[in-house]
Amino acid sequence: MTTLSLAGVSKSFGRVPVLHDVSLTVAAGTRTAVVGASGSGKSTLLRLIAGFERADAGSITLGATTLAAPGRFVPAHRRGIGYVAQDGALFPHLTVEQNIRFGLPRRSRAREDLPARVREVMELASLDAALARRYPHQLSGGQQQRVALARALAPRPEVVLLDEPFSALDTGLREQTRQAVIDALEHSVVTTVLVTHDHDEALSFGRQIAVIADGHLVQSGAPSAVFDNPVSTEIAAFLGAAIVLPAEVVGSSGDVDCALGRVAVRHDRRDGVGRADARLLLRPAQLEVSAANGTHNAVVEDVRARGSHAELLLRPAAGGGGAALIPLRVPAHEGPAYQTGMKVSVIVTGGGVLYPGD
Ligand SMILES: Nc1ncnc2c1ncn2[C@@H]1O[C@H](COP(=O)(O)OP(=O)(O)OP(=O)(O)O)[C@@H](O)[C@H]1O
Repeated sequence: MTTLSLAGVSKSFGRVPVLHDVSLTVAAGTRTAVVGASGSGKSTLLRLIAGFERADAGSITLGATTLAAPGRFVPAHRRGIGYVAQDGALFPHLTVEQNIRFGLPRRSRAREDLPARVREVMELASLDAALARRYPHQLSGGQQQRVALARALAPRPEVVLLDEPFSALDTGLREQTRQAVIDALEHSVVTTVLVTHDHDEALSFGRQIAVIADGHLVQSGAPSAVFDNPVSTEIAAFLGAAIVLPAEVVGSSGDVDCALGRVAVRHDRRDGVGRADARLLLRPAQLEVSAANGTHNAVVEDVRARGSHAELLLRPAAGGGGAALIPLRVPAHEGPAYQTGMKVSVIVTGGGVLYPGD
């Protein structure tokens, strides 16, 4: 296991810039998820690390080894990096065992103890040994992805790269496969980069999350820290449901007034901008709604049944008719307690993140 570092990496295809000055360090043996919208440059970043593409500028190093830099380019097959593609890319005419063997260097493929390594990585990837003789079309999508991971892990790579490996799986299978993959990576203690457009997947994958937007790495850090204190309201909304309210700073108290009343500020991202007008970010989980007596600071505009929960659309009273609606979930059994036009009380817990006004 080795630390992977990118410094000032840029890449254009023809005249179209795709990555701008990306720097990122993935500590040895840890997992990082790179998350961004479609077309933001995530796969290109992975392909540069793998050695499938050449960077225009910057360097990529693995421990003390420079993989790519001006005047230096280590080809993909010499990088000691395993790659798992979106669809697994298994060979359809080879069995599971043969596919996994294919991941091993040619010299060692004929060795006696090989089936032991195949069995070992199958077990690591939570694959029943009985599947060894099956062909890819005889496996579920989740099993295919785990075989692809087993193949990538077989030669004991320093780094494993995962390019949206769960995106083709349906929800239940995705969750299960993701956990199996995380467990396998945890046991192999391998430096890993996952690319995904799914924020929940990114936030739950590992030690670090890196958010990429239009080819720029806009924020990286511990998932909880990035979610708690996003650099912008756009990144906040990309990472999960966000409520952004106009806010006014109250003197030097550190609190703000917004349509839901006075709220404490958890992080101030105005960077010295002294204007009183600002925007406050809250997460729905911070809001508690109650139909009982209280401040009556919002009115129910609509109640929508959503299966396991009911969605309330609340209009803050303080903003008058122009205040933006706030969608809020309550458990399904509480839905009938709310009707359109009802006055309710919304309590904000935990404070918000403050950004400059529009
Ligand atoms: N080989 C290529 N030649 C030309 N343009 C390319 C090439 N590969 C990628 N691009 C362009 O670079 C941009 C980023 O592509 P990339 O696949 O890295 O994005 P992504 O974030 O992985 O998107 P997605 O989630 O949709 O896979 C896109 O506009 C894409 O069309």
